[in-house]
Amino acid sequence: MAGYREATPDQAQYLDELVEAGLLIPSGVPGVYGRGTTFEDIRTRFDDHVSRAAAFEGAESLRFPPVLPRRQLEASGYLKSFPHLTGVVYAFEGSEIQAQEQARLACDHEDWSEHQHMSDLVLMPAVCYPVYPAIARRGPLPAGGVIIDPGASYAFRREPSGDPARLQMFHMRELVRIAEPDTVQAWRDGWRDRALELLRGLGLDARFDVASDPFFGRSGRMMAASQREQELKFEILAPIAGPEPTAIASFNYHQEHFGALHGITTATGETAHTACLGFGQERIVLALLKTHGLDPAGWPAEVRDALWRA
Ligand SMILES: Nc1ncnc2c1ncn2[C@@H]1O[C@H](COP(=O)(O)OP(=O)(O)OP(=O)(O)O)[C@@H](O)[C@H]1O
Ligand SMILES: [Zn+2]
Repeated sequence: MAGYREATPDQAQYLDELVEAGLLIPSGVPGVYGRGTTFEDIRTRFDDHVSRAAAFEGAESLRFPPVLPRRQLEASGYLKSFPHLTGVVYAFEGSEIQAQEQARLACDHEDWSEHQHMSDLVLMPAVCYPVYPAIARRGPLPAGGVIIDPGASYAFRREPSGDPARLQMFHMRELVRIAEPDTVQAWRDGWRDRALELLRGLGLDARFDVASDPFFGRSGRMMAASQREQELKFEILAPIAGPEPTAIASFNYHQEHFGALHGITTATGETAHTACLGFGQERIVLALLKTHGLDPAGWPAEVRDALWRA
């Protein structure tokens, strides 16, 4: 399979244990799993944890489906940076005879792609994307800008792997700040510290580091270097499986990229800056299970209290 990344032996073993315990349910496609009751309980409890913190700072809750208008992705430059991760929705547009031909080819597991046409939808690459046009539609921002809580939703990234922490479809829990540059940067730095505290409070051996996105190709390496140099992206890392700790949350400062793209202006008429943070929920659950054991009944009392308190 193109782009398939082999698991390390400990990642493969961890995946086996998770499946054996009913925490993950394999689909036959790497990076696509169902989740058992216990896994989902931990994930949603963690989500509540973040929702409480977001509500406390007055974030406005908005929700969007996990598909994006193709035109928005085209305009965003995503295909230049991440052509390898993009998932596009295709659909049948043809005659009855072509439908029969398509069905025959499909039944034989042969190539039926000639009958499929690109639709006006792509799969959601990151949960903050629909927030920017939604806020732009409202006109200039109120003084002080906005904090938006788009909740936890599915994101798709075409990166098949045998590592249970590298999924093709996973939940990203985002929060978005749109305002003047200073406000946005202070918010991102503040949340980086709060998130670290929150994750350490759950007993995770978490640390943060300057990071870069997995930009494609040679020009991508230059983009990644510049992103690091300007400290536009931070990640919180924690041990799951494999030789290195895994990124379980990210904090991105987009400067005026999304503000300029969608025409978002501040109360005083300048182009707004934006930042987002994204918790990788499945990775956080996997880190908790790895750290405290596969049965939450045996987890330390303070971790249970933090997650399962009313
Ligand atoms: N393939 C994957 N499988 C599981 N979790 C992932 C995967 N890719 C990313 N994540 C999780 O999602 C979090 C957010 O991802 P990322 O930083 O790429 O998105 P983002 O910064 O919100 O995107 P953008 O900058 O485009 O808004 C990561 O910290 C990680 O925990
Ligand atoms: Zn984002």
